[in-house]
Amino acid sequence: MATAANNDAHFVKCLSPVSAPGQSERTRFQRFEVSQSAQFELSVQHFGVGEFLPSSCRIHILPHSFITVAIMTSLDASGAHLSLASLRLGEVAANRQILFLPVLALLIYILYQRYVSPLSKVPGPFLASFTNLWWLSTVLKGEQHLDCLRLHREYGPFVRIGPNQVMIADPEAFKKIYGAGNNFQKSDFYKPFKAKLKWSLTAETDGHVHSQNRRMVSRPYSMDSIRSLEGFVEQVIEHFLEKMKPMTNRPFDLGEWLALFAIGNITEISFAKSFNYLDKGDADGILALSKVVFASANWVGVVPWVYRIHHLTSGWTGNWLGVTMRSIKFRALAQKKVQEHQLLQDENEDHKSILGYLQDLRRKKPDEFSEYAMTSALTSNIFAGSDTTAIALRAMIYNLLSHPLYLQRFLHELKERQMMGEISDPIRLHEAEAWPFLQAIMYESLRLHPPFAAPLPRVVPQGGLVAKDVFLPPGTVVGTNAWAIHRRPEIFGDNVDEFCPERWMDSATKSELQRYFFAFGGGARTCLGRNIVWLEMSKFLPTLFMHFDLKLVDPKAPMPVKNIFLAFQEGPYVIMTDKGGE
Ligand code: HEM
Repeated sequence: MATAANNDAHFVKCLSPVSAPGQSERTRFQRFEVSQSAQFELSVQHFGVGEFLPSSCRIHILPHSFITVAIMTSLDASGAHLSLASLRLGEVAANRQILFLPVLALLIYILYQRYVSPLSKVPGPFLASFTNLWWLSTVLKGEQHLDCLRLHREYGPFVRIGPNQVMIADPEAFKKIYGAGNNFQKSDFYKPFKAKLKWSLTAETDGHVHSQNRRMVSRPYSMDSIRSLEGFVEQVIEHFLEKMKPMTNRPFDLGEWLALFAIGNITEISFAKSFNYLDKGDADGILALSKVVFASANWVGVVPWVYRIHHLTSGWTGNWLGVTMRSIKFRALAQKKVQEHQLLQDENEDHKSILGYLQDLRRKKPDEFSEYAMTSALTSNIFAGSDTTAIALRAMIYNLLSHPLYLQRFLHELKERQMMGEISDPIRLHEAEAWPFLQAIMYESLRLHPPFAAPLPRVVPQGGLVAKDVFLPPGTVVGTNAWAIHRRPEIFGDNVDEFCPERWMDSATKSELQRYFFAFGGGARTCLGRNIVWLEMSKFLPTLFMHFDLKLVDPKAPMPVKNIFLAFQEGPYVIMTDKGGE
């Protein structure tokens, strides 16, 4: 009991800065003198204090747990008035106690993430080391293609952008992550894209399931099959040229038309039945919806738990996340076209749509390849192949028009090839492939402006990732942004920010550069539609310039870009003249 008396002295001093409204110093003093009892000590232990602290510690929160105990004892010893006053003090103390533990836990978490965790040695912004909210706020600004360049400049090729996430622009690590046969699977970032779909390619995170799915549908996307799609592209190009005639001799946004061309093209190739976008515009709102889906996926993927909450609650709340519309509206569109296609005559081998190929597959393997899977594959085509292609075409046209010397050279070679009878109208794929400068323009434009403008996140497998002197443990989410790897001087030279198609003209250098060309992703997850896009771009670009002269309305103005996972540009605003009318 002697110890208790000493402790009580501390307790009284400790209380004095805390004032109970309406109570005098003396009243408080008396009240707590009563509290020397066995029950009192027991209660202190209940709050984890264990033993009394020396008076020098009294500013800490621990003495307040002491106060809470005093209230309990004062109930036996004092009148109603005093008990009420003590109760107020007790509440203050209890609130502080409640706050204290989470604050302490948070502090420990922050210190651990920043100074102890396996990623603590990877440089990056302070906030990013312990919360994904920092990266989320960066993403929401809509400039992550520029932010990633700034971050790599500031912190080097490895930047920690989240507690468990590292953005990488190191060539050696890049090859390990995205190299063929490497076992880096897609991260949870992709889960919202998949939503409730039972079959997917782009969004499938299970590597085994993905490779089965991909093997099943890959034939129509192969180079061998691509030539039978050429006729579809020609139909859409010719229609586009017709639509451009009334647009001549006045400024207009060519970008909007390129978006209609791109979706018109991929739907024609996919379903052999145009959705007629070039005539009706975005009447069904699919292009507008696509932006909603990308913008939503862009941030939800950073905090995938938001999607999990949505998944659990959507039965009551409905679909309130834009990203889920991919598996609903885009799929519904594909479904409708699949049904319409059943009414079409059989296509022949020289003019067969992707749906035609997939229908053949279904006839051969009805048990392995369901109609559901087929519709999902076609949904991917619309979603993955519209905006991406439009962005690529915008970049190519803008780069050509804003570099008069390259434009001149391109037009000169075009004319020469026409005069030599080396190219048709519309140009054929093999003719375009044999034109190195055209190929170089396409590569260089996609190097400078890759449409996918976010790190493509993968999970480090067993064994971890070792590159340079950095070790990243299994489970770390790593990702490279094409904008960053495409601007590494050690790969592309010192003039990385310049539009310089020549860098792709030498075949030996070209194949080395292609190893780091990331516009179409890499490894097992490389773009399935890559050959199709190359077909579209190779045919469209020269054919457009065969028929029209184009110039930028304001040759010095850069194209504004908004990054919502894809780096969407505005424009280009052009004035076109019909060459046929000269
Ligand atoms: C310029 C146009 C295009 C670009 C820049 C592009 C780029 C990409 C990229 C970077 C990926 C990998 C995404 C990732 O790893 O998360 C990808 C995947 C994919 N792309 Fe494309 N794409 C384009 C056009 C197309 C077209 C026209 C189609 C359809 C015909 C298509 C279908 C797909 C599919 C199905 C995947 C998923 C592949 C898989 O995971 O196995 N893409 N694309």
